[in-house]
Amino acid sequence: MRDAPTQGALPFMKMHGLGNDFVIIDSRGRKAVTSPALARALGDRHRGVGFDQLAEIRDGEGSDIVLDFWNSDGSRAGACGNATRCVAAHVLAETGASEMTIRTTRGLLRGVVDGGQVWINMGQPQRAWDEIPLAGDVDPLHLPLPGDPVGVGMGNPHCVFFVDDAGAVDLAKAGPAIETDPLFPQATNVEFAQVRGPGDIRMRVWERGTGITLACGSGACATLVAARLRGLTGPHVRMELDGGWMELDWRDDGVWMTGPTAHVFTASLTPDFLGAL
Ligand SMILES: N[C@H](CCC[C@H](N)C(=O)O)C(=O)O
Repeated sequence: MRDAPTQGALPFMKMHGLGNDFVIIDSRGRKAVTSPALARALGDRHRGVGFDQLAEIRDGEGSDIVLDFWNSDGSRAGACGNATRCVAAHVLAETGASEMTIRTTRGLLRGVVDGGQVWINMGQPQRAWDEIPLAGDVDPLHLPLPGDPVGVGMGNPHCVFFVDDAGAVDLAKAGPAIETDPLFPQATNVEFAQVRGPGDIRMRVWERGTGITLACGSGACATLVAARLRGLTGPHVRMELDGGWMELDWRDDGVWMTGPTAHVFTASLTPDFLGAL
């Protein structure tokens, strides 16, 4: 077998955090390459690579790195907790540092190695209706929708429902209608959370611009915030998602989260693929 041509090829990493999977392009030291067309083509699981989110690492701007996130429908994701964990784990392993800063459209995030695990501070939640954003001045703690959900922003919008049995929720049926409800002018990610104890939540997610995923880091943060504000849990929880467990801690300086990450492979996009965009 002959090797694929490498000249003009674009290297990328495939990583995942709890089965929330990412294509990560490292553009440090050169021009950024992501675009809606690249996100859609690469996100096609049949003709591209497939991912829940595409992330591009760029040179820092008053930070160690800048990170941009895209969904597979070509839209931008303002935050992606699990891709941030994956990239931080990669960069911290590369540099040997024990902490780093990451600039996203949300602001400056911090990644810290603690007890062999990478923790990310996703910042303080956005709790005002116009920051989430919602379409009008309603109480985010009790959104005017059936099921009495909570609206929370983590740099991207989330709508968190508390349910008796998260496993029984038909995500494909319930998710799309909420995602595009007019209450959310930029659409929303949708979480279904079952509080099993003051430090234990089971959560399943429908993501804006992507659909069902096995985990969502920003959604996990939003779920902890919603549960805490409703008085259902303390500030520190373990959360079981379809892809596994995360640990979250809402501290004075923001919502911190940690969990496993994996680098699956590194490969290159061919000039043919890139030329057809
Ligand atoms: N999987 C990501 C969130 C993607 C959110 C994206 N679907 C949007 O806001 O448009 C996470 O781990 O936080």
